[in-house]
Amino acid sequence: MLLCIDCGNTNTVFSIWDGSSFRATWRIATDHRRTADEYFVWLSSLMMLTKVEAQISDAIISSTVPRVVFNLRVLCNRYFDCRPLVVGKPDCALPVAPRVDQGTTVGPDRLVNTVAGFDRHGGDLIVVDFGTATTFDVIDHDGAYIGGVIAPGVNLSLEALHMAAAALPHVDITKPQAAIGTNTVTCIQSGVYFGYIGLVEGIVRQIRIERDRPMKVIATGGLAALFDQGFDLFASVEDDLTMHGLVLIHRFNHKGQVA
Ligand SMILES: Nc1ncnc2c1ncn2[C@@H]1O[C@H](COP(=O)(O)OP(=O)(O)OP(=O)(O)O)[C@@H](O)[C@H]1O
Ligand SMILES: CC(C)(CO)[C@@H](O)C(=O)NCCC(=O)O
Ligand SMILES: [K+]
Repeated sequence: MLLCIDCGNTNTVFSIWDGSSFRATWRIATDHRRTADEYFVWLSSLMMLTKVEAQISDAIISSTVPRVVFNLRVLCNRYFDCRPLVVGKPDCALPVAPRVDQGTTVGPDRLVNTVAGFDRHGGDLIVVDFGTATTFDVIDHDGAYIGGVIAPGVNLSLEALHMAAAALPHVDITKPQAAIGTNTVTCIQSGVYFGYIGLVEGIVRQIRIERDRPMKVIATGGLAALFDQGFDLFASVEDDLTMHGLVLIHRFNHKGQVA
């Protein structure tokens, strides 16, 4: 079975792919100090608790935090006796090379979303990912990542208001009843929620102007569904997009094809 690890700046998600479906998915806060032994104690106790029988034979890692990769590699080597593929490293092939400025590195999560989005929807696609940052990945007709947008994430925006303004509390995101907030909390929620709707609509409109063909828009990440409610921003919302991409990239490196 394949262990897929998606390490973001806030959370790291582990999923086990048995060849036809995901057996289990577990989430832990990203912390570069976590050792391979700590990961394993946590993983193995979850496997026992949820009664998941998994013989891990392969692993693939996407990490937006470079320094956690070392300990994740040690985890795979020491406890699962396998050498993980690491997206973005030279020995991890991608079906289509990104077309970006010379010398720039594309976030591995964006490369993975590109592969997954293209597999499910074909090209001329925009993938919006609501993570620590909100990213827009623009995918050309042939499946190449050709650039996109990085905007501050929803929780980061809320946190920034709280940190910078003495009288503003920490607030969780929710869809407000109205744009006109009648207390501090609903005012902040309105600012971030409707601000975000405008951000997504505005960026998608601008990208479409810059492209000479129709572009489909899909979304992933924990908060995607919340922003899709009532606004019809996305053709679909796919929570498993990144994990699906990891499975495809692993298959591509072992069999030379994604399908
Ligand atoms: N309805 C909701 N209200 C508030 N928070 C939510 C809601 N649904 C999901 N979340 C939060 O969204 C986050 C899941 O998003 P996701 O895993 O895509 O990104 P992340 O882990 O925050 O960022 P990264 O991948 O960059 O580490 C979780 O932190 C979860 O608590
Ligand atoms: C933008 C984030 C933080 C989103 O997770 C990640 O993809 C990243 O660190 N990217 C590197 C820069 C880039 O993608 O252009
Ligand atoms: K993510």
